[in-house]
Parts: sequence; structure tokens; C-alpha cells
Amino acid sequence: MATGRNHRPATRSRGIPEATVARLPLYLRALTALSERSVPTVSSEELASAAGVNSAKLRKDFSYLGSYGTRGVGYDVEYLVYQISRELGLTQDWPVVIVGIGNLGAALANYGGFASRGFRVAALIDADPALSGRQVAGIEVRHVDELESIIDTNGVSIGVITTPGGAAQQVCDRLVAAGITSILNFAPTVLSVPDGVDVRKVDLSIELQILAFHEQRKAAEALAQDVPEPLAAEAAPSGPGRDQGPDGDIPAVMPA
Ligand SMILES: NC(=O)c1ccc[n+]([C@@H]2O[C@H](COP(=O)([O-])OP(=O)(O)OC[C@H]3O[C@@H](n4cnc5c(N)ncnc54)[C@H](O)[C@@H]3O)[C@@H](O)[C@H]2O)c1
Repeated sequence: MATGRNHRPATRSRGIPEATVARLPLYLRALTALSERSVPTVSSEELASAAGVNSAKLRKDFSYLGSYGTRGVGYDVEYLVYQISRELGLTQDWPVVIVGIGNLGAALANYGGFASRGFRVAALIDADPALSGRQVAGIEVRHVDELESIIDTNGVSIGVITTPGGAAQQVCDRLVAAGITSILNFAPTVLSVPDGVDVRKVDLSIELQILAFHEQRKAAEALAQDVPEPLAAEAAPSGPGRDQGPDGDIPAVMPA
């Protein structure tokens, strides 16, 4: 079984901090919306607001890309879309395999947003022989026995795991052994991978738990407004503002 870390250092080799990399897709989404409306330029304040990020942080992030905008004009939308896409590696086509074609895997296969963002679903893979040969989103489901040859033939480097939690590590190990170096994991399992393999985890229940925390805090604030001053100090939460994380500048809940 593969062992090792499942995260990368805070700064990537080209000197762009990991936190900046995490915000680039937010800028790209906001810029793509502007581009679709044929907006030629955008100020840092407008773009920061559209991306849900503080404008000083945005300017700092763009300085890592060598993009400083023009005073009084702002940033060229099309050029910034190109720059960020290039930085994120989206100017090339990325074949992706999805392993586990149940409810979630089939839903992801049917999601049209992958292709428009440079990700091509190269294969759908499942262990259930009854699914082999069936078409999902116009793609044939292949048996997991073929996993290694599919990855090799299609030059796949990104794998998506949507199997039950109990199968996820074994699937991960096979993907890595077959040459996959990036994994998007939807299964409720902490994956162990060797150095050089990136894992991103998506867990909607964790996002809901964070929202529940904020709901609870809002309810406490509302309660505090209804009680006399000395008691209110005890009831109100302390620390950074409601929309801010512990460091005071990163939103605790990333914009959807
Ligand atoms: N991250 C999230 O927000 C989120 C949301 C929903 C579901 N999930 C998780 O996603 C996973 C899939 O959920 P689902 O509802 O689609 O389940 P499902 O039971 O409908 O589908 C799972 C599929 O995986 C296949 N499978 C099982 N073992 C396999 C293996 N070793 N190799 C290849 N395929 C294998 C099964 O045959 C089945 O088709 C679960 O782990 C679930 O907890 C995560």
C-alpha cells in the first residue's frame, strides 16, 4: 500500500503560494463571467468583489503572475483569463478517469462543466460487471480490471474517486501505481499517497457543517441583541468578523 503525505508544502516550486493558487479558480470564474458579457477591462475592486476576495489580496495574487493592471483602466479581462488559465494548466486538455459509476460518478460524468474547463472524461470505470458496457453520459463504462491499460493508453494523470469509502484506498493505490499523480477524492476516506501525488478532497457534509456553525453563531448574535448589555457580552461570540477566517482576511466559507 502507498504511504506518505497527502498534502503539498505552502509554496509551490514556481514561487506562487498555495493560498494564491486556491484563489485563482475564483478569479477565473469571475473573469469568465465578465468575458461572456464582453466586458473589456475590470478594476481590482470590481473583480475582488465578484470573486469574493479582498482587493489588496487580489493585487498581491496577481503580482505573482506578473500582472499589475493599468492605473485608471484596470485589468484586461481576456488577457487575465489567458494568464490564469495558463497558470492553472488549463490551456491544455486534461484526460480524467472517474472510478465508481454509481449515483455520484454518473452525476459527475453528466456534468457539462468539465469539458468547457479543459477536462475530458477519458473513461468511466466500475467494479460491477453488470455496469460494464453500459453508456453513461455517452461514455461506455469499463470494468476496473482494465484500469491500468486505460490510464496508460489515454495518458491520464488525473483520477476522480467516487467509490464507497471502503474501496477508496485500494482504488487510489491502483491509480497511483498506474501513473496517476492527481486525485480528486469524493469518498469519505483520508487517502494515503506517496510524495509527488496531489489529493484534493470534496466533502459536501463538511461544507454543511461549517454552514451549521455559522447558523448557530448568527442565532447567538441575534439572541445577544435581545438581552441586556452585561449578558450580551457573554452571549456574543468573540474573534474575527463573521465573514472572516481566523487570519482575518480569508473568508471562512469560500464563495460558491
Ligand atoms: N464528497 C461528497 O460530498 C459526497 C457526496 C455524496 C456521496 N459521496 C461519496 O461518494 C461515494 C459514491 O457515492 P454514491 O452514492 O455514488 O454510491 P453508489 O453506491 O451509488 O456508487 C458506488 C459505485 O462504486 C462502485 N465500486 C465499488 N467498489 C469499487 C472498486 N473497488 N472499484 C471500482 N468501482 C467500485 C460500485 O460498483 C458503485 O457503482 C461514496 O463514498 C459516498 O460516500 C461523497
